[in-house]
Amino acid sequence: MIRGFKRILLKLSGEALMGHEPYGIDPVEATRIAHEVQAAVALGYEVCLVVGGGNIFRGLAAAAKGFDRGSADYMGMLATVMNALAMQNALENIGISTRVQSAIPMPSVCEPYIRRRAERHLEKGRVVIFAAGTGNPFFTTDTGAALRAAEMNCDALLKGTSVDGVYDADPKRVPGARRYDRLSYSKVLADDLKVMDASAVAMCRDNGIPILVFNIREPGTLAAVLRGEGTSTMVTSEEQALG
Ligand SMILES: Nc1ncnc2c1ncn2[C@@H]1O[C@H](COP(=O)(O)OP(=O)(O)OP(=O)(O)O)[C@@H](O)[C@H]1O
Ligand SMILES: O=c1ccn([C@@H]2O[C@H](COP(=O)(O)O)[C@@H](O)[C@H]2O)c(=O)[nH]1
Repeated sequence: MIRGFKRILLKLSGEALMGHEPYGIDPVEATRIAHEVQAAVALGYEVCLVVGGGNIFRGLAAAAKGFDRGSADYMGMLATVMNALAMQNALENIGISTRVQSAIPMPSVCEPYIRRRAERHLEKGRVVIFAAGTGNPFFTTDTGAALRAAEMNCDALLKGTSVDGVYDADPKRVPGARRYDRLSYSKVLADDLKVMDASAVAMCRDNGIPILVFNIREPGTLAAVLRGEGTSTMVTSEEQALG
């Protein structure tokens, strides 16, 4: 276990659920990711999960095509609820107990977000999946993840995405971009490194929550990162990044 870490929040990009498909949810990939989460639970971590919605709907992209931004963002949040239910299904199929809590109440579908209730679920060893981001348009699930990580007193936010860390430029666009092992929140913000939203980075900085960025598509990486191995980038305060 990474020294001092007990409770983590894992943020998965929605696109991770697509697997090799161009859109939507690939059940085989959801099951593979569920096994990754199972490995984290087996290491003794309490796990909070937030899934993005980019495999189904992104508000900003829809707004660019003429949708009203507020409505588009609510559609995006509903997409994250679908992904949360897919991950709940995949996890429960392999014997992991879960609860889904949505920031937009929909009592026939899942629990509403109640912080103290989520706390009890975690204490009982359940994986709590937080759906619908912050519940507000003009945000993203990165910020929702940072918010829930702060509320649930998580020791770290792990962002599982399609790149293996934070680079000095977008590695998908800039050949030769260089990956950082460690860097500070202020460097991410000052250099406008877009691996994560600035509001999410600022929230982690203000609450002293380390961010670890790793490639969720690479099997075994989540457990490796949690053991202090594997390829990732850790974002912390300046003092911690230097030390
Ligand atoms: N400096 C950088 N370092 C690393 N990745 C970067 C950087 N700048 C941009 N990126 C891009 O950020 C993306 C990571 O964000 P991700 O795809 O996880 O988005 P998301 O909005 O969190 O998820 P979703 O798929 O649900 O929309 C990577 O695909 C990567 O290409
Ligand atoms: O707090 C939030 C979180 C999300 N949204 C909308 O959902 C989509 C999908 O989330 P990603 O973080 O992009 O995966 C996002 O594009 C927003 O439209 C939101 O409005 N508020």
